Amino acid sequence: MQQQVVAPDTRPEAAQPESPIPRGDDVFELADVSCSYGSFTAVRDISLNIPRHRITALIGPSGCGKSTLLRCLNRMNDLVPGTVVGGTLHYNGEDIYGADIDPVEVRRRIGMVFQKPNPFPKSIYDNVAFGPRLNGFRGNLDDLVEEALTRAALWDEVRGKLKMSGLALSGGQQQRLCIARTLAVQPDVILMDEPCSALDPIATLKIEELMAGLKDDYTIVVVTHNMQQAARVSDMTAFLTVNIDDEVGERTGELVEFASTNHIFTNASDKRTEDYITGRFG
Ligand SMILES: Nc1ncnc2c1ncn2[C@@H]1O[C@H](COP(=O)(O)OP(=O)(O)OP(=O)(O)O)[C@@H](O)[C@H]1O
Repeated sequence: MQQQVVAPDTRPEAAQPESPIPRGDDVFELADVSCSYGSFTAVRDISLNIPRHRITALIGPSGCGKSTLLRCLNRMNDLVPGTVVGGTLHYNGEDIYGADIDPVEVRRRIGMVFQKPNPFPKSIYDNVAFGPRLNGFRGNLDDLVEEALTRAALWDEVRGKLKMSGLALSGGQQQRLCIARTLAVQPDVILMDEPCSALDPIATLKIEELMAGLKDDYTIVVVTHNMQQAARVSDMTAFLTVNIDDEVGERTGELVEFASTNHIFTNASDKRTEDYITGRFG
């Protein structure tokens, strides 16, 4: 892979590489977060703050725990039996693993879009209306569906065929439908786990443009294997790696560096980050 060349970034937080992490308005504050599946620790000691109305990318080699960490953010890992999350993870100042927190409400406020588009085998309309109906939405559902599809940049393509099955759409359209479905329950954060890896370059570009438009109103955290995509879409980047303990044969994901994307791609502080983004490793 060629060395990444990223245009200089003029955003205020990126202009100060010596203090690259914007302070203040953070949606998530993670302190020493770990996640184990049974006796296997997949990620350990992750401490970072994720800023509001920014796109944060999680990058790193296969198996370093990017998806695991992403799923910790909305308690999706609760659905995997035997999973234990340690450390503290605050969302808007609240411990989302606290005893009085409802994980279903957490997942409503922190939505998720998966690698493979996964519309329900229902009409386009019913896909988007599904979550609001489940939540007992009492407003104008037609307006809500139109708004979600518009925000997901799909309305113009489907406005005349809302009764058609969501499964009849192209892959890129299906992924935008899944984004509309997520937006329809009015979340605060959108987690995206390699949302473009099953899409062609044109559909990928559409999703990237859509992400850029959404960050005015939402915080986005995206896992990606695509370095160009991380450099193009994200404001902040966390680089994780796998620490291999030869004695016990364990491979645990650890955070190497978290900074503005501009800093990570032009002036990484850690050689492991630079080696990864320039393709010398991973
Ligand atoms: N449900 C699970 N049960 C047991 N181990 C799991 C589970 N999910 C993930 N793991 C393990 O946790 C580690 C981290 O996996 P994870 O999928 O989070 O990594 P990743 O960085 O997202 O990988 P990739 O880039 O290949 O998708 C891996 O060793 C994986 O095998």
